[in-house]
Amino acid sequence: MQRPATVSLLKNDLTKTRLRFAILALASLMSFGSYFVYDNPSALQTQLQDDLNIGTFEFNLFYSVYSFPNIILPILGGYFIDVIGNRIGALLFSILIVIGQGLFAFGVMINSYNIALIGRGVFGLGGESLNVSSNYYMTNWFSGNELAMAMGTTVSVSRLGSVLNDNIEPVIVNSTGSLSLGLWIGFLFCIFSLICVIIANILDGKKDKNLGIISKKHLPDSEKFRFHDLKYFGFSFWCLCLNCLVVYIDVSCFNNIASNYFQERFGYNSVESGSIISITYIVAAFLCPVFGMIVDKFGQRVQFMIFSTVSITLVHTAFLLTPESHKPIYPIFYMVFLGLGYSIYASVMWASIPYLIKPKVAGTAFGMATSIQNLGLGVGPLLVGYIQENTNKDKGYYWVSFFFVMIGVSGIITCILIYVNDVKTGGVLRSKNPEKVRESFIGINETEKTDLGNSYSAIN
Ligand SMILES: C[C@H](NC(=O)[C@@H](N)CCCCN)C(=O)O
Repeated sequence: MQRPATVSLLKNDLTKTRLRFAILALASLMSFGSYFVYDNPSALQTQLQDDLNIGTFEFNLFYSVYSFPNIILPILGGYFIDVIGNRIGALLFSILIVIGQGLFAFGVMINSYNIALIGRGVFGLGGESLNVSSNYYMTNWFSGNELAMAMGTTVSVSRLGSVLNDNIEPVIVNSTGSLSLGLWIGFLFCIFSLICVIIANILDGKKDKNLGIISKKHLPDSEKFRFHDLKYFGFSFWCLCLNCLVVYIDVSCFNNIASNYFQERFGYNSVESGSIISITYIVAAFLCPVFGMIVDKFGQRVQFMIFSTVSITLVHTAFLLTPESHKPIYPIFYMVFLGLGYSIYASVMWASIPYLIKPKVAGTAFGMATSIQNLGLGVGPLLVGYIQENTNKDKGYYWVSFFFVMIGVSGIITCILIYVNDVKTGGVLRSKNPEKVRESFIGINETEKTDLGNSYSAIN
């Protein structure tokens, strides 16, 4: 009966036009600023410790104050997005990022560690939730055989922010002698990203208007977020979150300490170390969309994840077994392989989430995964710092590498568990057509599909 209305709505569906690529560009750039400034401390570790007169523990707190609130916040952010809408959420999160980086730069400028730390905390209030929002845009505008490519592209463009940071921050600070100048440049990138959010919101609002989608608060109860929908988060979803926790410890926590690692173990200076650690994300910038496209076409998501966790674990094993020497070449190859493993993982893992849950709880699901990831990113640096400070072999880095290898092994085990469960439950993650398999797997009914316009669009 509703068919004619549905057909006419679909005709005006902007997600089926090229405009979705503009949204893809904007969603990627809206995270660029926050990725640039997130890694400011690791690129400038030595200078920050000298200028602010702080030790390694205080330095690590720049990451912990960012991550600890994010064990809770992205769930609330996801809930907030499900109830209020993605557009308001994205705007709010971006404003918090701008304020946070402004405070961080100001704190460093006046040599106040406490203000700088508060700035990192405020940045954290928006930093991760904005990622949830950006993923949300992708699931609203892309589905089926383009979703992994779209998500891979957002990670890749955002990670160019990390690459730029690793390469230009040590150079700016070394050549001008001003630590805060580098941080204020990060502030400008955050403002640029805020402008991208505003433009994306205008286009997204137009899309909803064309589809006749009304504000979430006017929708019937059946379409609002409800806690009891959490029951749809099954074994594979929770296992994927655990897997995300451990794999990101192996990639991000290693990246946090990598500049010092290369200086201490291999004798590189801070600028050279910055360039070497950026290799991981340079590789990712090229390969994430490529692997996204491959997975969209061939499926086999879990096998790709197994391959990536094995690569990452092998890289840490290689670091563990490599003796100290002066400016050796081979760690550069290890970083290329780390980039390969990370690219596959980042483009496959996040894009797998929508296939394990009901569309209407997508915001909550991405929030949950981000929270669990941040549990690892908060605790990981503290464990790494503790191990390094309390062991001696290879300046404490031998057991740090051993820790990363063990974490990698747990990543491989969780991937295998996901694979086994996927086989038992219809193979949604291995399928070339996951949306179809998902319909029978998690029981999405016809009403939900019709009301959603496309598979995700009514989440807003
Ligand atoms: C998608 C994933 N995101 C993260 O790891 C974030 N925790 C990074 C946050 C950076 C600043 N907002 C990734 O980049 O692989």
